[in-house]
Amino acid sequence: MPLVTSKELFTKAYANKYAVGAFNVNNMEIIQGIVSAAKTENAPLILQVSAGARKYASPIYLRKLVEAAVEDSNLPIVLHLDHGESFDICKQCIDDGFTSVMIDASHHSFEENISITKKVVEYAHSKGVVVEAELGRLAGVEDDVQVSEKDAIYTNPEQAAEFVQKTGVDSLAIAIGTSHGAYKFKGEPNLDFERLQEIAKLLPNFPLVLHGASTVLPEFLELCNQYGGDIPGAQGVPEEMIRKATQFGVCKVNIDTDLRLAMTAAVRKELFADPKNFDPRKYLAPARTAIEEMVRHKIVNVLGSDNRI
Ligand SMILES: O=C(CO)COP(=O)(O)O
Ligand SMILES: O=C[C@H](O)COP(=O)(O)O
Ligand SMILES: [Zn+2]
Ligand SMILES: [Zn+2]
Repeated sequence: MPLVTSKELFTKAYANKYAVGAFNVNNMEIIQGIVSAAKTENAPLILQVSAGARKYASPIYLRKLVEAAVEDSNLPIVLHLDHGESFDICKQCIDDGFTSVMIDASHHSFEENISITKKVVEYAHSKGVVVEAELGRLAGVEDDVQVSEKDAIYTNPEQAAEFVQKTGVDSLAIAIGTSHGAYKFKGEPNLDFERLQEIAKLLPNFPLVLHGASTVLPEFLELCNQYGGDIPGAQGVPEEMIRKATQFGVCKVNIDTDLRLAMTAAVRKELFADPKNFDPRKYLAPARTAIEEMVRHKIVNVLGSDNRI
C-alpha cells in the first residue's frame, strides 16, 4: 500500500470517536518501533517529521526510511510535516512526496495566518496533499496560564470556524491548555474542555488536532531518573483527558516527548546494566522495543485506534 493522506483516516476516526496517533520520527529505531506497534495492533498511523528532524537526519534519509516502513508493513501510513513554518518548507515537502503538511502560522496575526495557510492549501490541494493549520498558542514549557489570559492564548471558537471556512484547511490544531515537552502543568493538569466542545460544535464533521499530547508516563520518567537522569517534576496530560478529547472531534493526537522518554530510559538502563558493552545495537534494540510497547499502549488504551484498518 502506498502512502495515504489523512482524509479517510480522519473521516473514520471522527465517526467512531477515536484518534489516529501522530508520532514524531527522527531515526530508524524510532520508525521501526512505532510501525511495528501499529502493525501488531492493526492501526492507521501518521509519521511526522519536524524541521529539527529534517536537520538531524536529513530529509532524504527520513523519506527513504518511511518508504521502507510503508513497503515492509503494508499499513496505511501518512507522511506529515510537523510545524512547517513557511510556505517554502511546505512546498518542499509536498514536492518530495509528503501526503500531508502542517503550516503553523499561529504566531502571525489572524489575518496573516489565514493568508499564509490559504496559499499552502491552494498548492497542496493542487497536488492531492492535505493541510493542517494552527490557531491559538500552545502554552510554552512551564507557562502558567492564568484564567484571564486564556482568551488571548487559547483558540477562539468563532475564529476557528471563520478560519476553516476562509482557508479550506483540512484539519486544525487548537490550543486548549496542552503544551510541548515534558513540563506541561505546574499544578493540577487542566484542559479547557468547554472550549473544545464549543469549537467542535461550530465545526461539525471537521477533524481537530491536539498537539503537546504526551502523557509523560511515570514508568519511563522513573527509569530515566533512576539511571542517572535528572528530569524532576515532569508532568504530562493525563490519559483520561486524551481519551475525553477524542470524544469531541479530536482525530489526531501528537506524541513526541513520550517517545523520547521511552528511548532514553531504555538506553540509560542498558548502559548501566552492562558497562562493558560498546555495541550500539545492544542498547538501541531495547530502546526500539520500549518505543514499540509504549506506542501499543497508546493505540489500545488512549487513542482507541486499534483494529481500525
Ligand atoms: O505536539 C507535538 C509535536 O507536534 C508533540 O507533543 P509532546 O511534546 O507532548 O509529545
Ligand atoms: O512539536 C515539536 C516536536 O516535539 C518536534 O520537536 P523538535 O522540533 O525538537 O524536533
Ligand atoms: Zn505553534
Ligand atoms: Zn506540536
